[in-house]
Amino acid sequence: MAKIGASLMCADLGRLVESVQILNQGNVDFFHFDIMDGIFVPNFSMGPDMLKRLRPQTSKPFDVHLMVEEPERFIDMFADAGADMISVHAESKLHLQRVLQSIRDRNLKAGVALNPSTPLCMLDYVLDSVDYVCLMTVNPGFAGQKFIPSIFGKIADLRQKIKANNLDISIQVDGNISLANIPLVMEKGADMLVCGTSSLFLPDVKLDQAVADLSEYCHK
Ligand SMILES: O=C(CO)[C@@H](O)[C@H](O)COP(=O)(O)O
Repeated sequence: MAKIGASLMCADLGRLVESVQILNQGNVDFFHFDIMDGIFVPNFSMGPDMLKRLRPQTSKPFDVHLMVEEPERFIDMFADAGADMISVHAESKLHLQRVLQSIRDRNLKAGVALNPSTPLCMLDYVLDSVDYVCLMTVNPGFAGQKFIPSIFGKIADLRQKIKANNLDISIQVDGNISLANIPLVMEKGADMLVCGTSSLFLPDVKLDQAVADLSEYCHK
């Protein structure tokens, strides 16, 4: 069983409210917002006003993925905008434990995101401050990329590490989470799936049908 997250940067941005309404009625478990600053990743996407605008449409959790160079500057901004959970990149400029604690101090779930090449040992001394780890399965910043196969093993290694330390930490995977990849990422231990152009926002499948199809794969 894994939770389905809708990656809203991949939605039809011209019909965002309608898309969120459809997803809210479907079996989506959380909404994922990619926040970029053009520096940590060479792209731009969404901002706090989008969360504020969409917050009245759903009570499902808003998951904010900060792909920014200096995440400490933005925790309060996104907490105030309606986030329920925030992940920060271990590779960004930050004092990791302090930022995680500041997210929890706002009564939000705290996540660490790791780029594909970043080793799991980056988590070693902060695991007790973490609610979820977002393992990037592509290099962050752009939709429509290919899954990096070595991350299957990384998911399994992280699941093992969490078990060995008797912790309650979710493993989120993000990037090319297609119907073909979902069974294996779940088998390896992922329990939160960020679904974008590969499985949810498809050109030839209606959104409500895509959610129903995903639910068949993930909610069992
Ligand atoms: O963060 C990203 C990409 O950096 C994701 O949140 C997108 O969701 C990608 O979805 P796909 O197009 O790979 O399915």
